[in-house]
Amino acid sequence: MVAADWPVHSVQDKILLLGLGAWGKTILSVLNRQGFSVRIWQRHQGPLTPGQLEPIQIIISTLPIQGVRGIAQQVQALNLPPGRVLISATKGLEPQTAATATQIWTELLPQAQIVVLSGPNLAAEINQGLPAAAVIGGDLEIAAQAQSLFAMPTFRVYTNPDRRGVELGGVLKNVMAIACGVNDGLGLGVNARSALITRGLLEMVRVGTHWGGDIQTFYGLSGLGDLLATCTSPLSRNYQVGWHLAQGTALKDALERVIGTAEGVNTALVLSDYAQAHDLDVPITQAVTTVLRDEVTPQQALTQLLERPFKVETLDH
Ligand SMILES: NC(=O)C1=CN([C@@H]2O[C@H](COP(=O)(O)OP(=O)(O)OC[C@H]3O[C@@H](n4cnc5c(N)ncnc54)[C@H](O)[C@@H]3O)[C@@H](O)[C@H]2O)C=CC1
Ligand SMILES: O=C(CO)COP(=O)(O)O
Repeated sequence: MVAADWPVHSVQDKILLLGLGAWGKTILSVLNRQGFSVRIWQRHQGPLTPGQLEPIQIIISTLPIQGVRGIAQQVQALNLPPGRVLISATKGLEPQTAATATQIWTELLPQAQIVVLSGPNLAAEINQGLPAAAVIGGDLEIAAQAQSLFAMPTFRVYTNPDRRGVELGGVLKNVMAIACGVNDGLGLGVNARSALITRGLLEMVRVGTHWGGDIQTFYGLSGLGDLLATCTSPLSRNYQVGWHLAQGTALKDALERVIGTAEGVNTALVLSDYAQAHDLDVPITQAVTTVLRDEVTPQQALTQLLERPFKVETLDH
């Protein structure tokens, strides 16, 4: 689909960015380079006011999952008018509900037009002006408008009608990035890491399709693409958590050493509980979870993974 024109002047100064962490700062600089001036809300400013929301046409959320429901409730209380666009870049699962960010936004703001921005987008590389690709998932007309906000030669943005799949790709790969960080921290080599990535992708497909994503989406930028980026780069915070755990560092200390949010920790815990309750086969997630809960050492978790019964290579196992 050709990007629908979203002239700069029509949304100039009408974009509200929620959160200004690593990803928020990168998104801000991409939008500024595109000529957009952007309003910003950060939690230290206190609750959103009607005056802050009133001129806004597009909300972009770069909040971690734990901040989404609180701000969504604030926007709800301010009666966001229909037709406003919300672009979610959050890659996590809510601890109590296992909801993704768009599920929370949709529950509280059913009148908003919600799309997801995802893909292999390590903020530090984009900040250096290195080339990257991303995908906007959602209604193709809205997604194309959002595409026209971000797309530039060094940031190639695609659209995909499968919003659920695009969002879940970014959520689920974080668990595999922890596993690959553990692998590399233990010095287990590229063969083992490649096996983890490949089997991890199957696990993502199994869970992602169970939750309503389209199988094809998981082989695209937000699934395989982001999986490769974060399973192979020490820039990934989730990979870093795994690497520190492999050195014998306690989870609490590992999280202190990693700068920023590692959504995969919470996602692994939420997903492993869900999988157990719904009889879903997620061996890598379970292995990561037992390490996070300090039930086994990283080495023991790996041994347990390898000692499972031998299988046929299919999606079902
Ligand atoms: N850093 C990256 O390369 C990318 C990150 N993401 C996703 O974007 C989201 C944010 O990640 P980062 O910006 O890297 O995290 P970060 O930890 O660097 O920044 C998070 C920001 O949210 C604020 N915040 C934290 N808890 C909050 C709460 N309860 N209420 C309101 N504000 C709160 C923090 O003060 C900070 O400004 C995550 O879901 C992450 O998976 C997505 C793509 C790339
Ligand atoms: O999602 C990301 C890159 O696409 C960022 O990964 P981390 O959260 O592991 O740093």
